[in-house]
Amino acid sequence: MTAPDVAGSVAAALLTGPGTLVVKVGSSSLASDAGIDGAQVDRLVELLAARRALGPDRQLVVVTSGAIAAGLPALGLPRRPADLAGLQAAASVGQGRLQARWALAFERHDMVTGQVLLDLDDLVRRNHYLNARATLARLLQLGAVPVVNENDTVATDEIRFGDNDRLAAFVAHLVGASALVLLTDVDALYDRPPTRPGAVRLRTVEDPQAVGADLGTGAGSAVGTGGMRTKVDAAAIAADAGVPTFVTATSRYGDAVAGADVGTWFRAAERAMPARILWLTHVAVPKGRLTLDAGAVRAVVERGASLLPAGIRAVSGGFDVGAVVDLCDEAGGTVARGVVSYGAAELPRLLGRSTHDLRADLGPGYGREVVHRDDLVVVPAPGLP
Ligand SMILES: Nc1ncnc2c1ncn2[C@@H]1O[C@H](COP(=O)(O)OP(=O)(O)O)[C@@H](O)[C@H]1O
Ligand SMILES: N[C@@H](CCC(=O)OP(=O)(O)O)C(=O)O
Repeated sequence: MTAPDVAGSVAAALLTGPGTLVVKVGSSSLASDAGIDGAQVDRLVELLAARRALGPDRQLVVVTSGAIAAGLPALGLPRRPADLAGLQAAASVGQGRLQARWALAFERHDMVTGQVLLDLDDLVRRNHYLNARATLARLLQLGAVPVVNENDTVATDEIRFGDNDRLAAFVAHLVGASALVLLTDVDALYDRPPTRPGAVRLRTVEDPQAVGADLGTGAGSAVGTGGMRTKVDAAAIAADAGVPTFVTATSRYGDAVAGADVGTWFRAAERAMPARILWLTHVAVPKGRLTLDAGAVRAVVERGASLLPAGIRAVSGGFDVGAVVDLCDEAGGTVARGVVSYGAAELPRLLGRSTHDLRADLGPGYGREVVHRDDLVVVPAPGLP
């Protein structure tokens, strides 16, 4: 794990030094009665522009929440709608306003912004993922600031992040960020919700997977989503991507940049996980289970082998080719998770048979692995139960 020195100077250098900084701003900081707190955007952009003025090697990506909050007053809605269609309508009205406000603030510093709307699918499908990565890289190369939000108007419940914390962590991974900054309405992660008496600030978190803090039950405001839970999850994703994460209040960011001892730093792993494994570990939702015999468990877990039909005893769930499934031992414990290359309907007749036999009986296409080793993550892995 790489360890920023939280005492100040090294941490501040991560915020002001070379590299690509991904700065995510939560709805809790941006929402106002009028929709968006423009003064807050201006103050933050001033700090970000000051970093940029230090050199073109200081690149920046902004991940902004607030589209839904920005759309509420315009539609005359007193609070966040409870249904997905209502949230999407509010986001549709608010996103243009939000983007325009960031563009205006950056233009005052002669900086150009580009809107990037992403959803989970853009990270899951390899061609979408490569495309998103290429677009972000080109925007940065051209000196523009990508301003990213979730594509709220089209994302369905199934493919939705909902909060922007984890989206920001994946963006940090996509751009090879030097650090991820999560700005919110609380100055740090505490060992319990900061409204409770005796809450103590955590200055550094060695391993986001093992956070001992009580993370409360949700957002701290009427507009936020996920609370500290999704920030810790985001820090875990970023850590696995080799990126350290810093959490503080938007209003304290200037102090942090100046070297003050504020906020919480989460350390990063020294070696980044490959993208697909990162996704399998942190995003994928299993659609079924394969029960493996003891030999297959050993092959997958100890030898890092692919899973072949011969070692599978049972199949459950109604999944298609390309779905994610849990691989279990005969006692029912999950030993791994992976992407299947057969649908659930096709598998039962293949079970227990060698690929040699299957090829001879059914054709050359049946010589393939059920789960290829490159599409498989072994439990216990960070993020898995
Ligand atoms: N252990 C904790 N430490 C700090 N904040 C916590 C903790 N548990 C819950 N929270 C809450 O998380 C809130 C921030 O999350 P959220 O409302 O989703 O913000 P945002 O919109 O900025 O993403 C804080 O206002 C705080 O009330
Ligand atoms: N994409 C949504 C963000 C949802 C949300 O509330 O996120 P956050 O404030 O980061 O917890 C929006 O723009 O309103």
